[in-house]
Amino acid sequence: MNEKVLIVEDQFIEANDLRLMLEKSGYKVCGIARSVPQAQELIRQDKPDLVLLDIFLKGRQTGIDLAHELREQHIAFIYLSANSSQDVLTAAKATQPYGFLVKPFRERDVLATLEIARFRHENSLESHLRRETALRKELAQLQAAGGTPEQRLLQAGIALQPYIPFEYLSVSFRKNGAVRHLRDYRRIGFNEYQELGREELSNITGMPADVVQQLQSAQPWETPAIFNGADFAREQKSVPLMHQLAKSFRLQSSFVYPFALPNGRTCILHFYSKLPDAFLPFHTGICQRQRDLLAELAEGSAGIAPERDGTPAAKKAPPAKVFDGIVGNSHLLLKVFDHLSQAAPIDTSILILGESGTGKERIADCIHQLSPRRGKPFVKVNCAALPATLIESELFGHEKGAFTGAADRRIGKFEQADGGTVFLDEIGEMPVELQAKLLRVLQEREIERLGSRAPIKINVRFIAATNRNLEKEVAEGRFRLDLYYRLNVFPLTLPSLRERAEDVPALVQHFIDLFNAKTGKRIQGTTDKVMAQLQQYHWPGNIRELEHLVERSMLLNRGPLIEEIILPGFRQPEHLPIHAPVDNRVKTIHENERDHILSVLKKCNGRVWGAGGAAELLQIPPTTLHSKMKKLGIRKEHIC
Ligand SMILES: Nc1ncnc2c1ncn2[C@@H]1O[C@H](COP(=O)(O)OP(=O)(O)OP(=O)(O)O)[C@@H](O)[C@H]1O
Repeated sequence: MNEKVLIVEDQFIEANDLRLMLEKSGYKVCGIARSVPQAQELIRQDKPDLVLLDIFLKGRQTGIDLAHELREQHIAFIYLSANSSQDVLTAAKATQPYGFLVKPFRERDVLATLEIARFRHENSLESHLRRETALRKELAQLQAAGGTPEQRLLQAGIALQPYIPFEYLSVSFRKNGAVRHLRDYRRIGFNEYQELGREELSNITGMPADVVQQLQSAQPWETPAIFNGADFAREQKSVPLMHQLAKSFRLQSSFVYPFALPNGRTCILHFYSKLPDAFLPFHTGICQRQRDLLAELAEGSAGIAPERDGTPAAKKAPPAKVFDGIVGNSHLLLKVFDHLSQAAPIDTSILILGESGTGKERIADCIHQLSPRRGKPFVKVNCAALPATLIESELFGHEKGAFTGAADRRIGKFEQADGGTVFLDEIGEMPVELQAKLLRVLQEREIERLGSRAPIKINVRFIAATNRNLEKEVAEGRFRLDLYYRLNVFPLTLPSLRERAEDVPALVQHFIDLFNAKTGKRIQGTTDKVMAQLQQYHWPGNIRELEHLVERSMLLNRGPLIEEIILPGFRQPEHLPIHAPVDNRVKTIHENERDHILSVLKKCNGRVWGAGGAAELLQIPPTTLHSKMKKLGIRKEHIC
């Protein structure tokens, strides 16, 4: 092994221990730095492949400062952390390290973490290069496509969106200190942007148009700058336009990228986000590397775009039919779409994380549809619905006579999915013994049917999903670390419904339309009061819970609008009577079924399978019980 590792650690004994451990295993340690400047010098000289990085070092700068530079230079790094505060850990995590090693170091952990970091880094480098090549191609095509300067710059912004996550983009030009503001664009859908001229901004912010113009002419930035969190708040004090935009559009961070054009002007792209820490130094790197093409696109724009009056024009880029059936346009969901559209065409494994009912299966299906594997099988395996004894033959298949009861040969799910995608739902529930076998499949892309020794090559893409905290499962020994990293090449986290309450009205309407079509009802919507309650509710069961509640309410409702939805545990404090009345309304069939299943599960201490399990008592197959539990939103915490 010729991997060069740099250790950045100010405690001599710990650094030396690490050096000995690494050298014994064949790594080449190219140096030990005790401060950031020393590390920078060694990085310049030795170009390490991997850096082990302590957070607190000698001198003013921390390991987190250095991490930004390492990311920019595509050097993998792992933090060496002791007991850090939550704030420090959050800042460290934002730099997207390849792992954390906690002191005191155990040789086994150090070597495994390094190995995983190397693997992940190779994968991410490859996908990173592929993605930037794709971006370059897209920008070059825009140049060739012509169009007005505003159109070209908007399209350039759209092309940058998956790389630089923004919800608002402001474009202006400067020459000899004089600023000409071109346009602002607000993201309102996956590929939809609303163009905002001076008049529209005046209407939205409540400032007279001439004041907007005056504020727009203050664009003081000469070099790229990132304003996250407190920096954003500080910068707003000296740039009032930022303050107005932040207030009107709920923006919390920004990244400004000024770049010189051959005609002597400077184009200023100002990206804003609703997240407090959306921008990182590598975003500057992306713009730098595309600077020639951005300059070509911006050339000729300065000064020639007249200010428009009148109504806002919604700019629509090519339609995004691909996300059909996935309702919502909150910025958190749009971010998921951005990541998804990047990851889908590449054949990497994807790990979808999110609470129960947030749409993980929906998203997995969408990834398959957007990938070159569409048209081939999409095979779902629910790792929680099968007992350990059955899951192996379900996945790998078996030969006739492989075990008692194996009367025929059976093709497993992995083979069935050949050419397509396997969706491993609830991967966190997979028995540990089977995890090793799955890891082998991921690495070798081959399987053996039970009762056979002949390996069979398979060509499948893996998408896994879980609502568990897999890092915690790993720490507690229930999930293999190596499998976690194999699956975690491209993690995609879905927001909970309570984080995107602005999507509730669209989702409610979507489900009303769906059930109208199914039942022949003609319900048009909900009363404002009901909608307000729905938006305030905390949705522990997420979209699935919303779907079921809408369905139930529609069955009970007689008028054109839903006037009442019973939200479990939800009380509006101002309407609470001193003695809450007994709930004497008639329960729906679903509610009765839910209560009955819950009481049986409680009796069996939550056990579904086997003799004395809930499925046996209810006289239904365990798989049916499992899907009923899912449909009715029954989770483990309800049973205990
Ligand atoms: N964005 C969305 N728009 C419309 N319907 C959605 C959306 N997301 C999910 N749904 C619907 O909500 C229900 C739950 O979604 P899904 O089964 O994909 O969730 P999940 O996260 O996989 O749940 P679990 O963790 O319990 O397996 C499904 O009926 C799905 O069609």
